[in-house]
Amino acid sequence: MKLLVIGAGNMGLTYAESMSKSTLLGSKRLKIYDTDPNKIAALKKENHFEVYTDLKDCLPSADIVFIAVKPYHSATLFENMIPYIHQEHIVVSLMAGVNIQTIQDSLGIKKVVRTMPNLPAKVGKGVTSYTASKEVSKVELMSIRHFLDTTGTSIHVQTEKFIDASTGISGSGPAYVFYFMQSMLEAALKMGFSEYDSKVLVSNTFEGAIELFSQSDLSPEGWISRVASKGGTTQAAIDSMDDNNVKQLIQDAAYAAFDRAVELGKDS
Ligand SMILES: NC(=O)C1=CN([C@@H]2O[C@H](COP(=O)(O)OP(=O)(O)OC[C@H]3O[C@@H](n4cnc5c(N)ncnc54)[C@H](O)[C@@H]3O)[C@@H](O)[C@H]2O)C=CC1
Ligand SMILES: O=C(O)[C@@H]1CCC=N1
Repeated sequence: MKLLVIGAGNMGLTYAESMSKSTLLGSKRLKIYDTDPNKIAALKKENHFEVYTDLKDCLPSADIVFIAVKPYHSATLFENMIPYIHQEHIVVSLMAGVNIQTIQDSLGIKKVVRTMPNLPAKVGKGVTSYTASKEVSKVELMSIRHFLDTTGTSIHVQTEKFIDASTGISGSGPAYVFYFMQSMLEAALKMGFSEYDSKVLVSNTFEGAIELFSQSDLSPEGWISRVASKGGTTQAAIDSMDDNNVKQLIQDAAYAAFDRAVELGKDS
């Protein structure tokens, strides 16, 4: 099986690195294409992939084409792909907001898988949601899931609405966690801890809480009640967050990302 990744940025390169280790590739090396000369030079130096600067040299012979450019670069890319794309190609999009119908119409093809990955894929802890056009067979979809799973775990969703929704939860979600971390780091610095100690306190608190959560059936709310004593320090913090409506604000933020994904789909 021959894979081509278009766009060697955060997502494309992360996926390329993970998928290149798959046994389904056999002895073939993964192909990667980008338009940025600096990226190309770095990739060639690493000598890890077959690196291309022209679609005509890599697209016709690929079986599955992963697209990981920014949504606003997709229209130009699609135009450039048209001379070399054919009906047997399966296009797997990692782009936020760009609809299956738009990809089918722009490229004149039928087999399209739309996904929503996330950045922890870099450390093999990604979660990808995916859905496919009806022309992608079950066997083809199984192979694609195999490749997605090389970056962590995947969930199949029935409709594109859930791709846009998962953009608001898992796609953009790591940034919400980092936002929370940044706020805690700034509080620790204000309290007088050094940068090093602040980082140790915050990162271990997050890591430890995640580990507790993943090793048990207890809900986050259940864990909160294990930390908080009646009339104690944690309750003071939780009351302050409740008084400030933080839970609602976080939900509003997730919906803002969801809505933006839907909007991007209308623009593309
Ligand atoms: N960064 C993230 O956490 C997530 C990103 N995504 C999606 O992944 C896609 C890529 O995002 P990033 O990797 O963060 O962007 P990035 O900016 O890091 O990478 C994009 C790459 O595409 C290349 N490129 C631009 N136009 C091109 C063209 N016409 N042909 C070939 N290559 C071209 C650029 O040179 C760059 O290397 C986006 O559509 C985004 O919605 C989805 C979920 C999470
Ligand atoms: O911010 C974005 O548009 C992309 C999609 C999800 C995460 N990053």
